[in-house]
Order: sequence, then C-alpha cells, then structure tokens
Amino acid sequence: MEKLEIITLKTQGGQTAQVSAYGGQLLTWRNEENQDYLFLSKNAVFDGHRPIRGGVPICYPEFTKVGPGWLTPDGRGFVRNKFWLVWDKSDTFATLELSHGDRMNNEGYPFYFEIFNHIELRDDHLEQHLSVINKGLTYNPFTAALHTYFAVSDISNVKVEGLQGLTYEDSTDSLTKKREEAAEVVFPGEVDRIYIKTPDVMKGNPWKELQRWAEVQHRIHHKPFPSLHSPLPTLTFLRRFKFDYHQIHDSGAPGGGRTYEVCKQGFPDAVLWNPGAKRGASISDLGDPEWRRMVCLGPGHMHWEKRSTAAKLPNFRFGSGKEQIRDLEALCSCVGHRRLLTVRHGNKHMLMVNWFRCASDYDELRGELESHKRAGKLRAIRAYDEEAPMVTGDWREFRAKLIMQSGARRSEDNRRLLEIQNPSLAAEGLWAHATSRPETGGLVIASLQGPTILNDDRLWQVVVFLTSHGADGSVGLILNRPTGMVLGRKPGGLPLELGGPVPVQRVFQDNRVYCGGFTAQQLVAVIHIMHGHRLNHCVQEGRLPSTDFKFFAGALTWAPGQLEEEVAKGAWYPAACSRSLVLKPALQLPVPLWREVLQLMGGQYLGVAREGYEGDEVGKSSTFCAPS
Ligand SMILES: O=P(O)(O)OC[C@H]1O[C@@H](O)[C@H](O)[C@@H](O)[C@@H]1O
Repeated sequence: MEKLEIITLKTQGGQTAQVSAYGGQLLTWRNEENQDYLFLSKNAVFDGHRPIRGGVPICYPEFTKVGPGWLTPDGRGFVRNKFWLVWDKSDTFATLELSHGDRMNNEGYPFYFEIFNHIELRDDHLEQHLSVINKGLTYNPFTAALHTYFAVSDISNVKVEGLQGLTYEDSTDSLTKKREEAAEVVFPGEVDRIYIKTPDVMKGNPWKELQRWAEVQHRIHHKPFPSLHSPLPTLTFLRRFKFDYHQIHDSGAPGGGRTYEVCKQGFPDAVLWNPGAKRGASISDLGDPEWRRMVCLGPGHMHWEKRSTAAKLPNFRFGSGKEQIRDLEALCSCVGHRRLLTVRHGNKHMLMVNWFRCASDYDELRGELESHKRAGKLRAIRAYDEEAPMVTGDWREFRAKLIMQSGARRSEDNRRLLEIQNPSLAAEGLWAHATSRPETGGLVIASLQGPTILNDDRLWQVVVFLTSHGADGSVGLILNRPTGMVLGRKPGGLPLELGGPVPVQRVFQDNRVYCGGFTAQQLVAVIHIMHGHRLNHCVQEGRLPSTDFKFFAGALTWAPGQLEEEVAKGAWYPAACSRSLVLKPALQLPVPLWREVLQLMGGQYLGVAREGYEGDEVGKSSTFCAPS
C-alpha cells in the first residue's frame, strides 16, 4: 500500500477514509474507534497492476461479461487497474478523474470518456458520486458497478434485507433468472447474484437531494477541463451509505450488532456476493478466513438488455433521477403565442423551458393535454388568451446591432461544438450586450465579487435567464448548472438543470411566465413549463424537437426591488442575449458559458472574463473572433 498514492480523509468527529489513486478506489472507511466499515483483504495486493481486493473497486466500462462486447480479460473493465488523477481534495472529500481516449486507447474499448469518482466523508455517512462523461460523438455502451465490500464480523451473522420480490440473475446457476423469495437473504454457501432494477433508496427531502447532487456536480466540474472536445452527457450516480439503518444486518459486529444502509440513485441494479468457503479459499488475494469477513452489496448497471436500444441513440445515456424528482412539486405552465397554459398533475411536475417553432405546435400540445385531462391523467389545465404582442419581429437583434460593444468576441470552439449539437441553433445569430437594467427575457451574470457580495458561493459564475422581472420581483433560471441527471429511466431522457434553489411550484404557481419579444426568424419565443414525463414522451416520439427544450428543477427569485439593489452593489451584470445563447447546452463547453457571454458583451467585460480564468490553459488556447 505504501507504494501507491493514498489520500486520507478525516472528519472533525474522527471518521476516516483512505482513497487510492490507483483504481480511483475507496479503500477504507473507519469510525472514530478505528473500526472498519469497509472490508480490505489482509491479502490484498498493492502492486499497481492488479485490482485491490476490498473497499469499493470501480468496474467500468464493463462489469458483466454479457454486455457491450468490449471485453477485458476479467470482464470488470479497466479503470480499476489505472492510475487516476487527483482532481480535487480537502480534508473530507476527494475527487479523482480518469480520461480514456486520447491518453489511453489500447484497451479495446473504442469510446472516449472521462470518469470522476467523488468521495465525501461525513460524520454519519459516506457519499460516493460516480460521473461519466461521454466525450465521443457516438453512444457509449457499458455496464458498471461500484463493487462495495462491507466489513462483517462473520458471514454467518449476516442477513440482507430489502431484496424480496426482485428478480435476480444467479451467477452460480448460469445466470438463470429467479425471483427472490426471502425477506432476509442469508449465506449458507456461495451467493453471487445480480438483482435487476432494485429500488433506489432515497429518503428525506428530494429537493435537497437534488440540490446536493447539483452542488457536487458543480464542485467536480467547475474547473476548466484540460482537453475537452464535446459537452456530451454526464451520467451521475449517487451512493450514500448510512450507518445504523437497514439492509445489511451483522448481528456479530462490535457493540451488539451493526446495520448498514445502502442508498443509491441512478444505478438500476445491484450485485450481492460472498464466495463461500470453497471459492473464497481459492481466491489468492482473499483466502480463508478473509472470505468470511466480507459481503459485497454494490449498485451498478449490470443487466444488459438489448444493445439495439442503445445503438439507436446518438449518445447512449442513462441515469435515473426519478426517485429524486418524483415528489418535486412544480407547476406546469406554458406561455405560447401570447397564451398561457397551466397544467397540474398531482405533485408530479417538472419545469421546462421551450421555444415553440410555431403556433401550431402550441395548439397541438394543447390538444394533447386536453385529451390527457379527459383521460384523468392531468388534473387541470388553464389557458389565458392575451393580446397580440406589442412588439414582434427581431427588435432585440436590431437593438443588439445598435449597441454592440467594441471588442466583442465569439468563441470559435463553442461555435463549432454547437454546429455539431444543433446546426439550426448555431445558424441563428449569437450575441450578447450589456443593458442598463435587468429585463424580462434578458440575463443577469454574476460578477466576480457577486458570490461574496451576496454571501452565496453557489452563485459562482452563474448566468441567469430572467423569466420575469417587474414590480412584483424577479424570477430567473440558472443556465449553467446542469445536474447530470436526466428525466425518466429510459435511455434518451432529457437533461435536467438546476435553475436555482427555490422549488418551481412556489415560483410559478400564480405567475404568468413571459419572455417578451424574444424572437428570431419569425419564431415566437415561448417559455413552456409542463410535466416532464409528458414532454419526454412528446420529444421521444419526435413531435417536439429535444433541442428546443431545457428542463429545470428550481429557480432563483428576488423580492421587488432586490435585483436592482444587487445590480447596484455590483453583484450582477444585466445583459440581453440571443435565444441561441439561452437554449444551447451549457454542459462542458470548451469556453464556459459565463466567460462566453462576457466575451460576447465586449468592452469592459472582456477584462472580467479574462480575470475569471486567469491561469487557465484552456482559455488561453481558445480561439475567439468577432461575432457574426
Ligand atoms: O475478483 P473480482 O473480479 O474482483 O470479482 C469478484 C466477484 O465479484 C462478483 O460480483 C462476481 O459475481 C464474482 O463472480 C466475482 O468473483
């Protein structure tokens, strides 16, 4: 172990953990009395070639031999045998990163990805977030596991709860599918099972979970990426262990028994393993009696369904936010063609922003929603017809031309990327300019001092789209805090962004959301808020273009006059911008959105943009040219 780079974490309460850069692997987690919660085999090998037996080995991009078909000899992927980079660390957390593609392309897995393992130690639990970014332009097939070894007194004392009624593949019986009948699974011999579609265990306030998730994502990704090609989907998995709850009961543990709770989010499946006496003794880095002191219960994506399903997608992505977002209360409203539509469906709503291409899209959607209401799937729909807008056409663009600042610069790298992601959006004009005050449909951009002035670190370099600003106060959506989650469980779910800390229902319940005069090429700008599931459906059926939508959980709000005050204090720069800037994906841009907008604004903002990225190699090498 001495040979390897090991990071030690410690909480104020005395919990400790060790993380190895080799394998990016959590090795130990101990309580204040130095008792192990995780198993690390006494016979584990730390030679930097073989996987380390114990802790939480990361199996990626392969966990089961059935699957993608790019097999590594042991069928466990190769990242657990690689040296990861320490991306970030503190006393209580460590983030490790590994890139596959340009740096190591000899693994027989012809896909680009970047993987992050973020481990955070708390006094009463440990969290592990695994994020994978698909950096290629094709789908990225994989299976995966966080193959967690829990320390137990003796396997004969262990019972695992919470699996009854699930289907599992029995690896000791040629992967035959079986139904788990036992309320408590025990270990009379070898147990080696993949439980398919195990329920996520998320307790407490789903909103907080979601916010926490986004914060961790931000912490991982706020640094510029050294070699970024494309902002492709992020898969995010959340692990949470909590001591003293249920799932693994070890009646022989010190202090009269111990219970581990394993919560997961995003991983659909789980593996349960203890090799039993015969197999345990034959595994050289385990042996007898070590096999008795462990049980593996680890989440993952293990069950490989039809590859053809994935292959149809331009980028293969999966992930579930379902458990987290299910209870988020949100109002579903829609402003279209000067009409506002409000939809309610129990508590199961999501907030979504959409610009309809034409009024008939609105009518069609409205018709569909009505039919869902008739079928009892929606509780209420309200619609308001308003007067025709006073200003139509492209007045904002016209104004932009009049007041464009000197020295404005457009990022060529970002433009090229948008051309790949969404050619029609890329063909629209891209501009931003400062305005003297905030306006509906405009932006406010956090200044460098903004988070300090407002005493809120979460506002670091945020770019906020104002959905309303007026005498009643202001509402905005943060455009550059993707959560890494997608809506729904199926591949192709739409990415979810964290618009701000206030649940959307509170914000939009009685407000009419309007984004006025926001047009391009005769397209009427519309903010559309509706039930995420319904929209997912419309998009997946191809009736609405996914590139025209952004989904937000949460928003930022200001009381009347508050935003003006904050602008006067220098916390925000108000601006107007083209719709392409609002709608484009903000995830993993070569030039981060905050910097891109300031560069487009030109003038004094160029200096701010530069200051925000001092010492950043990515920024230095980016190409900028005058905006079109
Ligand atoms: O030895 P490895 O590759 O770490 O795997 C350990 C075990 O992991 C389990 O999940 C597998 O089902 C077992 O068959 C395997 O032996």
